[in-house]
Amino acid sequence: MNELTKPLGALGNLEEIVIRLAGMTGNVMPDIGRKTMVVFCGDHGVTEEGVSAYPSDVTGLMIHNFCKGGAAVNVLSRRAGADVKVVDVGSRLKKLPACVVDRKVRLGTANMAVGPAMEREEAEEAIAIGITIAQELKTEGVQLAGVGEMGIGNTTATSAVASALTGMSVDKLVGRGTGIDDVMLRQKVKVIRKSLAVNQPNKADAIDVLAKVGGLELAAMTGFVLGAASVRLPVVIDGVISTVAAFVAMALSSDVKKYLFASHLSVEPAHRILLDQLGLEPLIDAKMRLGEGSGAVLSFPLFDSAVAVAREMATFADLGL
Ligand SMILES: O=C(O)c1ccc[n+]([C@@H]2O[C@H](COP(=O)([O-])O)[C@@H](O)[C@H]2O)c1
Ligand SMILES: Cc1cc2nc[nH]c2cc1C
Repeated sequence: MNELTKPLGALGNLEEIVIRLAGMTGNVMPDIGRKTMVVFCGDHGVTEEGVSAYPSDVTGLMIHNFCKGGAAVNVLSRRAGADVKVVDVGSRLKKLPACVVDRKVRLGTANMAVGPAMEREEAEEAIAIGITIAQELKTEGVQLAGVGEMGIGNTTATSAVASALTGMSVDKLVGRGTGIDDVMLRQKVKVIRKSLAVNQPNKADAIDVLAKVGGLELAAMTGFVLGAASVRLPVVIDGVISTVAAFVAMALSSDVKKYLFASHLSVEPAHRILLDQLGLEPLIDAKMRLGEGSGAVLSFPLFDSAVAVAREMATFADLGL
């Protein structure tokens, strides 16, 4: 990067992308021609408490939409030249459309405001699924992966996990998710506090936190981040939900950080806090709060541009300097 015809460091984050990709892959001229966006799906029992602007059924409707190619993540992935892989680990859909990789652990979590969201074994199963999916992508020749999710109610679980692991108060972390009003926001804070009080997740045991106040797609994304690091596959995280999953993965094995890129900064307040604690800098701030991997895949063209710069720019030596 220092030999290219530009002032030292002048391409900023693009330079860091190339340098980090080279480190992750062991290839000084990284190749990211094959890109896949993985969308993990799950439902949340806590939606019974009235914490989302949309009903739980929207998770299943969006799964169908992903298969038809009509969701934002499909559109942006086509632009970016990336494949989309939809993995169901816990939606309430009983019959899945053909495009979905069926790895369902159970039909949605239980309501964490009255007891644990799931059993520890179920969280472990979802983590193992995520690990396997990442390792399979690597075997198939994928060179850059994005990780995103779909699950009505999952910003409630995300704030609960973030509060349990960071020790920060719920009102500093909680956001409006799909777009709730002030009355619902107060209810959401109450429900998260109640869930933490009822379940008493053990901060020192990240899997206990995931099982008690997390979600199936969160656990699968945690596994995905772990699995990707294990095979040196670079992973681009999306919004606040995939970021909390990466945070859990970091708690399990701090080495995963070396294989992570932050794509964008979500509007959700917990996102900035978690990214800062992870030491990751988002590339884009487009005031997005969609999820489903949309921000991650939006950043893919920046990765392509960064690699093209490294491959195609002239050096000072080329100019005879
Ligand atoms: O990515 C984000 O930061 C993000 C922020 C707010 C909402 N979402 C998406 O909206 C859903 C969760 O919102 P909610 O209000 O149902 O908890 C879930 O499907 C996420 O993909 C995603
Ligand atoms: C329509 C809709 C699409 C989504 N994509 C990710 N989360 C979502 C939530 C809703 C409500």
